[in-house]
Amino acid sequence: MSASTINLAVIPGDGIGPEVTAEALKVLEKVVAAEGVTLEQTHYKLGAQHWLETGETLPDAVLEDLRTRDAILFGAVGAAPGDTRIPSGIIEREMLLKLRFSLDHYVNLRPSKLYGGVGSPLSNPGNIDFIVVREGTEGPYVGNGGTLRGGTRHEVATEVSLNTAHGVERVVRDAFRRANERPRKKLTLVHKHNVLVYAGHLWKRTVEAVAQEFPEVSHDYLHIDAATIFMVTDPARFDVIVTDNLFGDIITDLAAAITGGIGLAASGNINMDRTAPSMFEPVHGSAPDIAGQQKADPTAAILSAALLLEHLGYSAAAQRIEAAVVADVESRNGEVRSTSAIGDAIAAAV
Ligand SMILES: NC(=O)c1ccc[n+]([C@@H]2O[C@H](COP(=O)([O-])OP(=O)(O)OC[C@H]3O[C@@H](n4cnc5c(N)ncnc54)[C@H](O)[C@@H]3O)[C@@H](O)[C@H]2O)c1
Ligand SMILES: CC(C)[C@H](C(=O)O)[C@@H](O)C(=O)O
Ligand SMILES: [Mg+2]
Repeated sequence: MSASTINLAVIPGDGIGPEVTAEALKVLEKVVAAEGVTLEQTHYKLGAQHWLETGETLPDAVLEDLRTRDAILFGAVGAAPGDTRIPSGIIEREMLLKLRFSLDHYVNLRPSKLYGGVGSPLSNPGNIDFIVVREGTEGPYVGNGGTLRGGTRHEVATEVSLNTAHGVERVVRDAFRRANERPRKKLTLVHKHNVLVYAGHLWKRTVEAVAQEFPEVSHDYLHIDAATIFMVTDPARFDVIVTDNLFGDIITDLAAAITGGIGLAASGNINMDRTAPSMFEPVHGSAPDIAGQQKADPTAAILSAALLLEHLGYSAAAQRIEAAVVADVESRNGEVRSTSAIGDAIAAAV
């Protein structure tokens, strides 16, 4: 499926978000032009800085406008953790998560590959090449909780994880489909069903049931704590990991760290039913510690643009971006380059 025009929404966001998004657009514009495709861009000012200026998080009219686009390219949002001007969580919950939930981004796809020439902190990393299929619309992220007697010594705070049969089944089936298309055809459920028995057993039963539809895919199970051990001691064992929203958040930062760092980790927030545009963003945040200094690695944002093209049906263009990235990272040899120098080099190579 591909059209001759891509109607793209761009949300650069805060901190390094605009810096890395500019490089992703540079590469995207080049590769799309080579395919004879027109890229129409609409840029949206959203994020912590926008909230400081306007008090707006994600107005409904903006959300409706975003729904009319083919896909969303997202940078990063959020303030420095110590910035007291912005209530913690307001941008993350009312803007980023509102987008993921409203647009039904139930597949949060996060690939991890150790490219040639990229250093890993692991002494013997092996051939790391797996994807995490993180559930994106449920779990402890739904905001189901509250506090009683807030601010007193007797305060009680709850944050309830929501897991529906529908929500678990659709992401598990997506993970099995992806596993079925990969050479190793292996799926690992990561959860914590020895303690989180209600949600954990739902996930486990769902995997057992959906597995019947995919006889060629083998599947196993790891508790999240053990999964973090294997992520460091034997990451090559993983092919497709399916997990809930919070475990997936944590394990994908770890996965990024073992495959050359957060500057290389891409993601897609995907609505597989295509009832709304999907959104593509680096796994990392706004990195206030390096913002505005051209120190950020834009590779994660560039690879996220490749995932965007893949989702829209432009597989050849997506592969050209990945090939250009592979060549670039192979030639780095620890050399320090600016954000735009990396973007220029990858754009030149696509
Ligand atoms: N999707 C998102 O928009 C997203 C994701 C994660 C965090 N956040 C938000 O971002 C803000 C900062 O969060 P944080 O500090 O916990 O995480 P972070 O990912 O922004 O930064 C963690 C560390 O990684 C480094 N880093 C991140 N991206 C990099 C890149 N491309 N190149 C080189 N180094 C990079 C940073 O300099 C920092 O040292 C918070 O407000 C948080 O809520 C947003
Ligand atoms: C900023 C936050 C809401 C977000 C998440 O937890 O999903 C981020 O950490 C990520 O990994 O994209
Ligand atoms: Mg995260």
